[in-house]
Amino acid sequence: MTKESKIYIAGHRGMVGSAIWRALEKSGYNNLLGKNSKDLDLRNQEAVNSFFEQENPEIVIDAAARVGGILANNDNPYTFLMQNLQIQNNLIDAAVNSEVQKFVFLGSSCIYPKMAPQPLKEEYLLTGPLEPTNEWYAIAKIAGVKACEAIQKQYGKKFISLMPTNLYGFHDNFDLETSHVLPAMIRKFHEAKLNNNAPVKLWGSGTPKREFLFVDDLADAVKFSLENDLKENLYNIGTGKDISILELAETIQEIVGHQGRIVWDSDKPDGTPRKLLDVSRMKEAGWESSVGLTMGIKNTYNWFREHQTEYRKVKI
Ligand SMILES: NC(=O)c1ccc[n+]([C@@H]2O[C@H](COP(=O)([O-])OP(=O)(O)OC[C@H]3O[C@@H](n4cnc5c(N)ncnc54)[C@H](OP(=O)(O)O)[C@@H]3O)[C@@H](O)[C@H]2O)c1
Ligand SMILES: C[C@@H]1O[C@H](OP(=O)(O)OP(=O)(O)OC[C@H]2O[C@@H](n3cnc4c(=O)[nH]c(N)nc43)[C@H](O)[C@@H]2O)[C@@H](O)[C@H](O)[C@@H]1O
Repeated sequence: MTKESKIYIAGHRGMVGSAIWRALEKSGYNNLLGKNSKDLDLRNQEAVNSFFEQENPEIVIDAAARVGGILANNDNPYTFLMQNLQIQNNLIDAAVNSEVQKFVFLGSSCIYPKMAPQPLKEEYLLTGPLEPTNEWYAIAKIAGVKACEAIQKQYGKKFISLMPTNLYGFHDNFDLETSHVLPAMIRKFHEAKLNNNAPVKLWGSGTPKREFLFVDDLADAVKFSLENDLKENLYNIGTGKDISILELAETIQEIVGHQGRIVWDSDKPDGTPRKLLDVSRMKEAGWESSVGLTMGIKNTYNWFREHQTEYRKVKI
């Protein structure tokens, strides 16, 4: 791979895709390719195949998916299963049938069994039942991991899978129904502060624990995976540290400067009690995260305030 290699970033306008684009551009990669979903709907296999024939990328990073938080997943199981199968399968199949030299598939830490020992090791995959609120999305992602593994086995091509933990950062989705917890809390505490410190309603009990990785750290891990010959087909990407949703709420409340009450809506699901990743495999390969949670939240909150008029609200 050289700085002139044609690198196709599927989903380049999303939170992850745009972070990967920024990281590669900053490192001098000058032949980056992206298509938004209006110009190329990745659910359309014929259109994807024609795109690969026309553009013939050398490297493909799949950061395109139907993505959402716990409620979006729980309420739209077929959408999250089928759209993600269509998107990833079309990209993987077009890539394996063309001159693509390396393919990076992005999954998610929800692929691991709900009650697997913590921290979660890559070898725990498929050893137990999944978390019901997002098992549909998880099954799609597991299929992507296995497709890449099968390609390595059958064709010897470098198709690898990175499993990020919960991500947050610039260009995240701030829609209160479909987003993940961290962007939702930033928006809720900010808007409540401006509304005379009105009470903030959060979901579940606050007791689950989550690990949060700043999206630019993930982008750095993706760049690392392109520039190094990783030996395994599956790598967890995380910080190796987690906190309770209550602790997260208190941290964001302090950063935002909200001084009202927090109210917990027990009608909303908690989801899996914990999903802390074991990050030793990637550490042994030479990469580890560098942005701490407080700094990452402060950076994200500053970005959110500067982009009040244009932040994304993704509808399902
Ligand atoms: N966010 C997280 O906490 C998290 C955690 C772990 C893993 N991941 C993984 O990281 C990847 C990106 O997530 P994200 O948070 O960046 O999501 P995102 O901000 O919603 O971005 C998703 C991207 O996918 C594209 N896309 C969706 N459907 C498409 C279609 N039918 N055709 C073409 N493009 C389509 C969208 O393109 P347009 O903008 O052009 O519509 C968008 O740019 C996903 O694989 C996700 O599973 C995310
Ligand atoms: C990385 C993603 O993790 C996702 O699981 P998961 O962490 O529970 O998804 P989140 O939506 O981030 O929820 C994490 C925890 O935060 C709680 N929570 C509290 N207040 C809020 C709120 O206002 N909004 C949201 N969204 N949550 C909130 C939620 O009940 C849950 O226990 C999977 O559904 C996806 O498929 C993906 O894998």
